[in-house]
Amino acid sequence: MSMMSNIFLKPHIVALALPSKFAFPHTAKPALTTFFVPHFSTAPLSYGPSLHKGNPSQSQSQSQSQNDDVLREEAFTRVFHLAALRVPAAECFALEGRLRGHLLNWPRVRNIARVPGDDVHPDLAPLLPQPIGGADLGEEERRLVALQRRIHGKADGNGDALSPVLYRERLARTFNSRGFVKFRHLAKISRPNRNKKRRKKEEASQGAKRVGENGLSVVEVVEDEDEGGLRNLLGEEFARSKWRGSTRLLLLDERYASRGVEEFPEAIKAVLKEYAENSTTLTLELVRCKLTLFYDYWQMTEVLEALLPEGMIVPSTFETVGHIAHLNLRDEHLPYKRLIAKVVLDKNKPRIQTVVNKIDSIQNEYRTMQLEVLAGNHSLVTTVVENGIRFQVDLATVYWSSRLGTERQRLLSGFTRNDVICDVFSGVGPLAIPAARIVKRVLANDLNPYAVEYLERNSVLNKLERRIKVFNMDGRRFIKAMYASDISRSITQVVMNLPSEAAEFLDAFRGIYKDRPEVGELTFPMIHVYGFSKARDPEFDFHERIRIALLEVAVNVDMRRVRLVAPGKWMLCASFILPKSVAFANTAVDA
Ligand SMILES: C[S@@+](CC[C@H](N)C(=O)[O-])C[C@H]1O[C@@H](n2cnc3c(N)ncnc32)[C@H](O)[C@@H]1O
Repeated sequence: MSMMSNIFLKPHIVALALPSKFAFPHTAKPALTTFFVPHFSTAPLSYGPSLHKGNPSQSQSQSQSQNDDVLREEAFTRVFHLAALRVPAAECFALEGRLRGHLLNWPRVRNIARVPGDDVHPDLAPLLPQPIGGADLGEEERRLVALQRRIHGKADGNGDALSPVLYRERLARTFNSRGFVKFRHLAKISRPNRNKKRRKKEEASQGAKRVGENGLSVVEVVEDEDEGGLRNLLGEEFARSKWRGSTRLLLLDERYASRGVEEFPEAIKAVLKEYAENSTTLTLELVRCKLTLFYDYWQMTEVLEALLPEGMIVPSTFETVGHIAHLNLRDEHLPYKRLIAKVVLDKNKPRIQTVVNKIDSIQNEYRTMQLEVLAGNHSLVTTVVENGIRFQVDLATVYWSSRLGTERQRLLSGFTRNDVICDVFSGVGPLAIPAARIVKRVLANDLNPYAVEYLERNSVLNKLERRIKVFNMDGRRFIKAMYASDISRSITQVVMNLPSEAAEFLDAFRGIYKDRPEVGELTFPMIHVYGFSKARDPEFDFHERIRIALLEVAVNVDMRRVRLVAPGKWMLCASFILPKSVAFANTAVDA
């Protein structure tokens, strides 16, 4: 926004008394009101479409009230006045190629524009009066206008389309009374055209989609230029040889919006001249037109920039969990939270169906988030696909973070077919379930009964339930229970992903083998424990916590930084083989 603001229309926060014409976009509370005051700068316009350029639409200037919770989409309509060349449909692509550098070239707007009535059925073309040298051009023009109206099914006065029946009747009456076209073509005009579908498909594949059909933009012809300029350029012959068939508009670069043909760059003139020389039908017209860009046209950040007060950071990223967009709004955004959410929803549909904001930092035992639904449907049950595995999660009751996907992948890549994995804080199974595809067996545990329910459901969903044994107990008790049974012999890796406190659970490994003979088939698993650190030396800090929990003087640890979760706060993963001295220690801590 600030980039644009000093160029043309400058956003300011001003009093409500401003002329309504310039208000933008919502006005319920003065404190929330952002206005764009036209600032007629002499500085050159920035290139390309912008919400700070163009004019608001008529309807926008008339309806001013906008509730803070309701986004007024009309406020984002912008009208741009442009010049265009009307050219024969058959030649528009060739001309587009040759004039490309001088065409509009705006994102998501086709240089070749369609307007209603620009197509003439090929069977009707011969009916149109052909230009003859010396003909009464005025009369010919009148006949052409009348005929065009009828061909395109338009009523005379207001230009509304007639129903097919009325159209046919009207056509029959008019043609009979005037008698200048043969009636035998009438049936063809009114009968549904068998080739219509095919033609539509062809048109779409050629990229000549009718402007306005996509809901992003629409082009209308405002006025046909008097052809003086073109006649000077292309010669007298041009004036007598007006176009008589299907046409398209080539939208010219915005710099040429109010220029006449004489002021066009030589490069354009040369192309037009050459075209006129080689063409059997001299068929160019310069027209003034109106390009309207609607709310749907603008990208999410463009709308948010325009919506929020100047200088406010625009929330441009969000985490996605299935169909849910998860915002992390700052306090300054909160007065605009519903407007922001609506824009996020609109601009990311259909992928996103629900927009939520985190109300509080994760503090509860089950690590679930306090979420407020701001837009879309209110279901927080969604399906996430990660590494080809489907997970059902209910964000209201279980923990999920897609941000740990890469870290999970790293751990998984270290697992082999001979492994037995013990996932102490498994959640709904984002590690346990893909691990089950690789390893011999997974023992997965979580304290949250909802997480365990989804873990079981996800195991079945991915047909891996036979390889996963699910437990619902406290992590320390789980470790002890596993190592009290024979299954302990097979456990090769232990994963402890509860970064806020997992290190403090390591004491559960003390003395797990104290009652077993030191010689024999005991397995000392590789433990992967996660933790946070805000210390200046996070590795040292986390290592210390591990050492203290294990009551060991030295532990050989492989330490990695996983990601920065907040400024100055690292998430780390420490991997180490359970020391024998810990497993056989006599000072076990009782749960
Ligand atoms: C940070 S989440 C990680 C879940 C999962 N590993 C993942 O990556 O999505 C931590 C999980 O530990 C569970 N949890 C919290 N305290 C626990 C405890 N004392 N014993 C067992 N699980 C616990 C929570 O319910 C939560 O599902």
